[in-house]
Amino acid sequence: MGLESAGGFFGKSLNGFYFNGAIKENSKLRGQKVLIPLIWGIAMDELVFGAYTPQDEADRKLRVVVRRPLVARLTKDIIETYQICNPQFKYSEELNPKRFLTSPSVGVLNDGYDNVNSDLILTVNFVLINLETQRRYIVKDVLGHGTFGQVAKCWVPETGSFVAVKIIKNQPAYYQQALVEVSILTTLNKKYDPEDKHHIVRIYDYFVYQRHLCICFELLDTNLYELIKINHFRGLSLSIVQLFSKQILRGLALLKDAGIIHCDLKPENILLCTSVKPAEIKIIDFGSACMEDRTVYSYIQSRYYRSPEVLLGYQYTTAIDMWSFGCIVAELFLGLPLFPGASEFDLLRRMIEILGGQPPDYVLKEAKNTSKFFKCIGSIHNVENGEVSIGSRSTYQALTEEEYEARELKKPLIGKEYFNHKNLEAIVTNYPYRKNLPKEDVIKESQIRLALIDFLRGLVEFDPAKRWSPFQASKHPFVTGEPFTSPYRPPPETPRLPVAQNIKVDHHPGGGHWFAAGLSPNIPNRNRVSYHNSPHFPMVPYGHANSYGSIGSHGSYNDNAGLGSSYGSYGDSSNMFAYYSPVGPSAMNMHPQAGASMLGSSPDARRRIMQYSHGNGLGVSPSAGNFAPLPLGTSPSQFTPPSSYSQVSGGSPGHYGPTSPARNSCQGSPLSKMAAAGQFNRRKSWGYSGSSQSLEGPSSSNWQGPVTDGTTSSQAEGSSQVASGLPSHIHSNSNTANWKQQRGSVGMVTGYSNIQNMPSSIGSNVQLQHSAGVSQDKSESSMSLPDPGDWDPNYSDELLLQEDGSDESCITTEFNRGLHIGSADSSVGVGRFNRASATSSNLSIQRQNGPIGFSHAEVGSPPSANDPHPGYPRFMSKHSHFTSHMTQNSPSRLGQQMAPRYNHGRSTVARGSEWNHMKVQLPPSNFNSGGPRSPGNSSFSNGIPWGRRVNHPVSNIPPASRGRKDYGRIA
Ligand SMILES: Nc1ncnc2c1ncn2[C@@H]1O[C@H](COP(=O)(O)OP(=O)(O)OP(=O)(O)O)[C@@H](O)[C@H]1O
Repeated sequence: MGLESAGGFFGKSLNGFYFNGAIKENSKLRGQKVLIPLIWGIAMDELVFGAYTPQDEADRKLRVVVRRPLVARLTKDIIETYQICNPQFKYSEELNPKRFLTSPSVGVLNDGYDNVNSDLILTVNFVLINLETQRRYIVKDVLGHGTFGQVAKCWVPETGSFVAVKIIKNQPAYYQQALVEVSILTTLNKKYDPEDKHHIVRIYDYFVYQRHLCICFELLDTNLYELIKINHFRGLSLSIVQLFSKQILRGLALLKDAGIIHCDLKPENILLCTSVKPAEIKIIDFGSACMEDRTVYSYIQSRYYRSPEVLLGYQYTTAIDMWSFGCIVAELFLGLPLFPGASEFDLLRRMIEILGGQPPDYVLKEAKNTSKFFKCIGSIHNVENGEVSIGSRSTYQALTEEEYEARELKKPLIGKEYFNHKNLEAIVTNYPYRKNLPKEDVIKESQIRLALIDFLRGLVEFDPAKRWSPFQASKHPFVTGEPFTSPYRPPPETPRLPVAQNIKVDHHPGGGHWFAAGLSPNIPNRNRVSYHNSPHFPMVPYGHANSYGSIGSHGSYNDNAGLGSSYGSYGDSSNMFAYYSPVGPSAMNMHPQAGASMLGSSPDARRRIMQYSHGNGLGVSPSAGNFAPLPLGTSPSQFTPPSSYSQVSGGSPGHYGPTSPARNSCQGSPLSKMAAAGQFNRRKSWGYSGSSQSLEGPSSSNWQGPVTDGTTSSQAEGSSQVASGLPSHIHSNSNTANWKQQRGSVGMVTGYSNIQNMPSSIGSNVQLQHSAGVSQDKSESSMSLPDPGDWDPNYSDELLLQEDGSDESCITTEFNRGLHIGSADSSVGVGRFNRASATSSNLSIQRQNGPIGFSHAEVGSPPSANDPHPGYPRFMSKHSHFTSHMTQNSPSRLGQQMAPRYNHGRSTVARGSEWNHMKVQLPPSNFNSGGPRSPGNSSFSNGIPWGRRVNHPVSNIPPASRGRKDYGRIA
């Protein structure tokens, strides 16, 4: 039986009779005893069914047939049906088989709530509850995994909407780090972007449930890496690249204003947001972010997107995000990472080769890793006197592979080459055009490509001081769509001068980062008072003694730590105070089932546990009044920035010691994504038989002093070579279908100085230089073909076995209507191109041809297990406990690693007052309505296809058939 609507029904009776009609008029059932649905509150006593005969025309109109799936029809009200069949039948939800979303699903920690990885074991319909507000989040699916835990798609009955809830692992270090994300995002949302105009993900809520910090975000869609992947690693159309660039820049401008460095900008952390029209992108994952004046860690950013200054160990600013942004823009266009370095050496080598320059001498002189990658070819006298340049030539020369090996006693990992051309101009210029693109569109696009090259040049600029700011970049013709006529001269902007490095904070898993994020309570004169006064945080005066020495220490992770070194403490120059945080990380770290606390239980941890009888630590919202000082006060560490440089022992995990993830030692990092490497390597045979010893990461490098071997620098400084004009296939009969960049054919194939098709202004200002492009180009035969498995951790050979004929199924209409690319932008240049293209059906997100064909013929060095890059240890722990679950972590292709940053000072410049807004309310109006998450969709609004493969030239491109759950965790 069933009642489908108030106006009528189409149901199934017990004995198989069907009946329909207007229930409300029982009289029409002609004396029959009818099964009246219980919801009407009328008791039924007998079942009598018969064919219902409509009495009049009105009756006929009342008939409503609701077509539901057969399964739904057969099972609707099944419990009642069973009960009717057998009055003894009792239903209990507990007996339902559970559909697990978390793997492994065996509960071994936290009273069986957590698996061995300290992940909350989720099942479909598992309910997360903010006990303070009683808001319920019903888990429906898992959207992704990250270093920090799981992200679940949840239904919020109260608002009738879906959200994404990041459920942090039940470990103090993760917890602490996640609080940084909460704090930074809350501030960004509320203070800097209340109107949600800057493409930063919205945070709605956060709470602790079952000892897991749960952070509720707006629900977003596919990330840009996945988008490229679905597009089979062919670049997106220039109009889309322009659109996304503009939006990302808005986000980066906001971050710069707020003085926040994202520190992990990469395609995976930029998600599509298709619930708004037109579709947008949003930047996510602020778990690595820090304040610009609190740059504590030196080993940040995913490798492909890592800036030279971070790589070299130089002080950094928000400019590092601009470097990453440049890499992302290039990748969106090319479909492949611009600098897919298999190691840091390889990364730098690629930068130097593709950009034709090297970091400026003032950086090389100061950076702590310079000696690892460069030799000094100037005189030591010059260097010591700060005269680091010999004339216009650099004093430093990059090490060759052999020199690196001799110095580091190990071969550097070198990855494959994916592009036929080796300088930026040639790579972009010769990237295959869309097949069958009308000639006039090709001409237009070739002009926009020139703008793109110029744009990229300002972003992937070695000199951080010269690198364009978000504001400057946003005025570039590539972004504005204005015609590009000559190299862009950015408007001046007051540079943010990095403050000299004056503190080194090491190895405190959470504390360091809190400090790094500028969230430490120890900001003089800014934020202590509230803690003293807080009724929720009873303070215990504590002599500071040597507490400052715990900078970067594990604090409460260790049993022998006193209050002063516990998470729940802070101090200033005269006192150390301890407070009791109900949701302090230590309180979340009790694993009786495991036999022992993972990291040790600090004294105050135990107290915290006892303090909260009502929740036993479960479901206590950090915002429940007792958590208010969190952004400023719940620093995991009591350290206060010393006024002078301070360094903790080199044996700490934060150092590049033997256990450092930088050394690729698993035990060095609890939060490492190194598991990724394991998975990554299992997936393919790389053809690399390297040892398990890390070949990357800061080493115990020996500064050997200047090497005056008489070698002259071979690096052309900043040479900008623009291979311009028409693309090769206009001039030649090159087969664009083979995905290979063409060279050697007539015209502008390899960067020859053919500028006949360029505006004269460009021709005069942008010098064409073919030498690098030509001389460095490899021959077709020697070209290394890109193997997606080489840098796509989600790629698997098995995918090749799958039928790649699912275009149509991939292409749903869900993305359609979502994105109005450039349509609202009446600008010229790119805009013009959009319109023109659109009319000729050329406004495709994708270009039909990738740079080169995929092949397994040549397998180079992957980001390997040796390389800690997949590991993304934002903070460290010595505890080998963590290693056990590393293989559960998702793979990374990116190589972000964590090593302690160094602080560059500005320690007294507090932004403390800006971080007081931890508690955010769930804004119903802002809630995502749970729009489609459709990684398989391959078209945007306007019917613009971006993922269609028409006459796909390559047969062995992996189909984009990875499950949704995989897409998110690329890194
Ligand atoms: N708001 C969101 N909407 C939809 N999916 C999301 C959202 N936030 C995160 N995800 C998915 O979850 C994945 C992991 O999220 P996130 O990057 O924030 O976690 P993480 O643990 O910090 O990851 P990482 O290991 O990169 O640091 C993302 O790649 C994405 O697929």
